[in-house]
Amino acid sequence: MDPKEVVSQFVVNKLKEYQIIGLGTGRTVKKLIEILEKEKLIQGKYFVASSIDTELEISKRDGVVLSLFSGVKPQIYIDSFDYVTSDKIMIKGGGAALLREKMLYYFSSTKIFIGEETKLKDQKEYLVPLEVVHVGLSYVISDLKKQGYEIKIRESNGKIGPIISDNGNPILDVKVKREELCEFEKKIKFIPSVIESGIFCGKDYEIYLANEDGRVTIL
Ligand SMILES: O=C[C@H](O)[C@H](O)[C@H](O)COP(=O)(O)O
Repeated sequence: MDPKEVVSQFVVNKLKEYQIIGLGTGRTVKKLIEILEKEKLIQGKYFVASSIDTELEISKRDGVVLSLFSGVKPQIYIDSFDYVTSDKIMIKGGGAALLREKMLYYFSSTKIFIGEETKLKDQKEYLVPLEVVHVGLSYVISDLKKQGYEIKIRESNGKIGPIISDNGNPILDVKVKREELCEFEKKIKFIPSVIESGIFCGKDYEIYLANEDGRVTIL
């Protein structure tokens, strides 16, 4: 069984009672949207999404997408993550949607994250995405290198140069030690031109994990 499907099916009922739903980005959210469609839970609701990709997935199913600019606060936000530690710190932004994801997470009343059990990883270091204003890239890179961090500008196949987020900014991936994650999340904001990191330390969220046998656990 596909754990993304298992966990999406598991949480879909929770969305029934809400009218304004915040949605993240990625393969897991795509699966959830397929299930929302199957369960006829797209029409009659309003969606606020963390990326153009998710907005398209909703609008091609004739769902209503509200702009973040409207300032509407989702009653519930649902998304996935790239890694989660056993003490619920998440690393997000594999799809470069970290900034809007953090906005929606922050301004939503209830927050739920879903993913494969294999994303639960306690390791010494994590690759943490940063969204950075492009004219500040060289300053940020030299500052972080001076502090001893390993950094890469994120690139993708099919495009020359850096990946550009939906907000028009490049993404850096920085190696950060596990014990430093939450401190790094705060201190990185002091470097002018760093907009946001993909580290989520709030822990004010529920995390559901699924495996291939169809088992769902709450972290
Ligand atoms: O920028 C993308 C997001 O943070 C995603 O939630 C994360 O990368 C997980 O994506 P997927 O569901 O494709 O594993």
